[in-house]
Amino acid sequence: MRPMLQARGLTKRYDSVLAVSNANFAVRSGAITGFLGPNGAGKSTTMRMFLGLDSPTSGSALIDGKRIDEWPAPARKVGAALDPQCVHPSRRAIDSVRWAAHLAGVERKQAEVLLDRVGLTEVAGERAGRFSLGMKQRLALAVALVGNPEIVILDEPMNGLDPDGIRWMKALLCQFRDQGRTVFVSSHLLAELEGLVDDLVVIAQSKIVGNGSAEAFIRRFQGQSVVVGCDEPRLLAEAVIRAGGRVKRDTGQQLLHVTGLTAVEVGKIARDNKVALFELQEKRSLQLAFTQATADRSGIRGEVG
Ligand SMILES: Nc1ncnc2c1ncn2[C@@H]1O[C@H](COP(=O)(O)OP(=O)(O)OP(=O)(O)O)[C@@H](O)[C@H]1O
Repeated sequence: MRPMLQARGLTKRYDSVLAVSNANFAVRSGAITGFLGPNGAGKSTTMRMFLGLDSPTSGSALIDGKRIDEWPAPARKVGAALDPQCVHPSRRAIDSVRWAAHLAGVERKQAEVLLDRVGLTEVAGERAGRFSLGMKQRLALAVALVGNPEIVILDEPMNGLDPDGIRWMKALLCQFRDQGRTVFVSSHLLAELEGLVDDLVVIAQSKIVGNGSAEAFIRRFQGQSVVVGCDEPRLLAEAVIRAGGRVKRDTGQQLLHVTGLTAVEVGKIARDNKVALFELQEKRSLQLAFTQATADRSGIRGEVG
């Protein structure tokens, strides 16, 4: 596999803060890779180092085998939207994209096409300072695309988008992948990435805790998770624990979340204890995998759990 992005021993220290600690990971060409981690885990810092906006304290961040400043036309290699607030507030949307096109050495008339692509044609002549966060996200994306880049790096691009906007963004990222581009997209919210990403890089408290296919990640960290609805949750929970399972109970509901046993095993335990079931379902979710992966490294489990 030829990695399009590669971190090798990548480390960034800001005085006493170790923002990124000896990160090693690779991002596959032509796939959507999610960069998942709680707030403050080190995602933005890592992305900035790939883009040459921050220099590593040690290690390297390579784009298709080279540092970004070694590429003769970096905007054609990689486009990035790191901060929707970075668009000039008193500049018209169209002019922000034209300016970016000019800097990238691309024809200015591309600006109209790009604004259309991100759904901002109707407000092309308006000043970005008056845009909502979601509109700024779209504008930042248009700016990122000016060089028709092979790789797209997006930091929390779904922040500020409404549910329609999120669906639109996901469809666009899938389109990029279908065109053969590489997408590296960060989020601290699992729901945003679930069902979208092929691969994951997971970071918690500056350290990489997972890198590979999203499926493999779920398998590795999740084990079995079974949702059980029954008429005697306390009785079943005790029996499940005796059999070696772990149980979490939904407050106010009769649902149990069992890990460490299969659905068949839980079903047999229920039968042996004469507990009536009205639901029995094996669950695989990115959210659970992520919570488990970061459990002993992150202090803000509540946010992702
Ligand atoms: N320029 C800086 N100077 C000092 N500390 C910084 C700087 N940039 C980031 N940090 C610190 O480095 C750590 C990682 O921050 P970073 O912004 O990379 O995390 P993140 O995963 O992107 O979080 P978020 O989702 O909140 O943006 C944090 O503790 C942050 O406070």
